[in-house]
Amino acid sequence: MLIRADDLELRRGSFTLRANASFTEGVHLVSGPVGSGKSTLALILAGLEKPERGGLHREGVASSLLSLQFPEYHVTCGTVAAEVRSWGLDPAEILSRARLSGRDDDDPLRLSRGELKRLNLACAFAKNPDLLLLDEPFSSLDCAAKVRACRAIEERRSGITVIFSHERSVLPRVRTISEMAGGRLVSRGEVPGAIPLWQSAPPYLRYALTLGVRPANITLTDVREALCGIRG
Ligand SMILES: Nc1ncnc2c1ncn2[C@@H]1O[C@H](COP(=O)(O)OP(=O)(O)OP(=O)(O)O)[C@@H](O)[C@H]1O
Repeated sequence: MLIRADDLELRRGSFTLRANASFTEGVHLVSGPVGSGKSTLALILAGLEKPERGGLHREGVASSLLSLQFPEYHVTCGTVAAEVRSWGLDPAEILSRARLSGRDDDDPLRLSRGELKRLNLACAFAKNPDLLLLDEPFSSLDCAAKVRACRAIEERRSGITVIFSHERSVLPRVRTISEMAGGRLVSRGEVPGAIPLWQSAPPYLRYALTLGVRPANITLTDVREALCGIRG
């Protein structure tokens, strides 16, 4: 399974996105600050924006899904239960997973942003597409919900998962790291080799690196384990 972006170029006002990238099975992080082009790239990879130059190549990807940064953009129905059914999913199961049991008849747009994000992510993970593109999956979530979202990402047993995020506190284990810099997507390679090259790495990772610690992956748990290693 593969999705490859060949010499993509797209202009948006004064901003120009350029990307060469290849994502195979596993979890990939596309990191970068606000306004650096992550959502634009996610839209292109989902086939929802057409680049002015370059092309997309897919191999073995039968289904794909983009979870948008703003969950209200997904809403098409007047109740939470109808919304879940519009995804072809069972409301009771999804509402339980999203910790929204009993909210079947609520208007989705009256849920809090975080509640609606939980609902959207529960639907996206339940669909289990070959290619899952997650644009800022942790935004609006509290810490406990971020941790559960990380677990759901790590529990995907197959397929390609690409996370586009500026999150710098709660992250899942990933296979590769890329980052947006000056409108260009730069690959830092596979983890753990990519970690010291990651310019916008979270402070806890940077701290570990200054101590000479080399975590196996990017989560706080990995850093803690690496620190325990050097301290015996
Ligand atoms: N439709 C558009 N028209 C004009 N400019 C746009 C459009 N879409 C995006 N941009 C600009 O392109 C740049 C990249 O935006 P994008 O939303 O891709 O960044 P991002 O990294 O996803 O940001 P965030 O972290 O806030 O989600 C920004 O400067 C934005 O203003």
